[in-house]
Amino acid sequence: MDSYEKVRVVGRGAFGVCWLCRDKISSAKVIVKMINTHGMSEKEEKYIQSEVNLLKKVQHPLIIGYIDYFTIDNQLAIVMQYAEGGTLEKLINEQRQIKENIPEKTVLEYFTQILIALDHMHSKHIVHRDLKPANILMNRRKTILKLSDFGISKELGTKSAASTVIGTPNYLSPEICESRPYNQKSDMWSLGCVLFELLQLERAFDGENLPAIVMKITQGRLKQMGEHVTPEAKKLVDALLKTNEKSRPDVTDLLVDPVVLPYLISIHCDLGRLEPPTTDKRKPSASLSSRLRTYPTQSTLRAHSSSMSLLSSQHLTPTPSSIETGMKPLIKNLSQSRISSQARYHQHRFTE
Ligand SMILES: Nc1ncnc2c1ncn2[C@@H]1O[C@H](COP(=O)(O)OP(=O)(O)OP(=O)(O)O)[C@@H](O)[C@H]1O
Repeated sequence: MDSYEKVRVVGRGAFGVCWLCRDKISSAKVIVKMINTHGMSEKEEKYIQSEVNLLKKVQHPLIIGYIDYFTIDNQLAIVMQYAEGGTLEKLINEQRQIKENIPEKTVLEYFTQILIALDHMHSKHIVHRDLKPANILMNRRKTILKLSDFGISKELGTKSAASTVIGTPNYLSPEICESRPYNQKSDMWSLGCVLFELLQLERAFDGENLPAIVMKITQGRLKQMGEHVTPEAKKLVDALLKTNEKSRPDVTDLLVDPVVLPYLISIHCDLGRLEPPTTDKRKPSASLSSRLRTYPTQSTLRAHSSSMSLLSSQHLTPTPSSIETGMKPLIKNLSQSRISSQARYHQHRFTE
């Protein structure tokens, strides 16, 4: 803890206290999540270890970055990126209080960012399992989301399906409620609940007590959505909240959905508008290829995204058949190849 100066407590979870701290050397603000390991059972310790290991593996611009971890006085300290904008749960509560819906464009932009982050996790066979507005953090300007809290995420083997029941009840999928094996499709259900809540400012499945909530979930008894929600957005919610997980779309299906695609393109194209950070101290003699690897510029991005820009500039609406034949692999490649440049870009913008 010598390297960090405590500023204030920002929140408390089931396992620990989150401190806003300042790195004594860089002065950067970070979150240090302190978890008391004293008296912890072996199971609980393993749980924490898995959280730390997952955080180490997941490096993505739309996922809270893991920085460091250490133990001190029977406490495990996990150092992570600070999200100044708070949680999506807080935003939803604030909007509910002022009785003002979040514009659908903003909701779909957020939704697409979550999809991109989930795509990264699912491609690594990692299921979040606790996706909810409280675990989605934001930058100060509330333009960039970051998924957080991998405390109960579980890395899945390519073939096995785990079946432990953990999670906040309102966002649990029917298969988890019924103690059936879960997989990536369970996250898609939770994502449907998050989308519903962003559009409607109330939970998709709510009730007086746990059995009442579980009953609604397993029966798929979804609340009616308001007139302000477009049929396209309602269709997305309905697709995600299919009680039969086999009928739910997966992330790659949604990334090429005609409703999502324009947002995906805009997020990727946005990278090209970034000026290289002025704080860069590298010598100008650095090779062009190494510079291109580091900074997204108009020209580097144009090479990657010519097909996407074309689609965008001509205002073409992709048809389901064009999507099936060509767009899926293209978008998959685009998502994967942009990770490093996105990371730099979002790291830069995340503090805005
Ligand atoms: N990286 C972060 N940046 C800013 N605030 C954070 C960050 N991580 C956590 N917080 C704040 O601290 C609170 C507690 O977070 P924490 O992850 O400990 O618990 P939780 O997600 O509420 O529950 P759980 O115990 O199930 O993990 C969050 O609700 C959030 O307000």
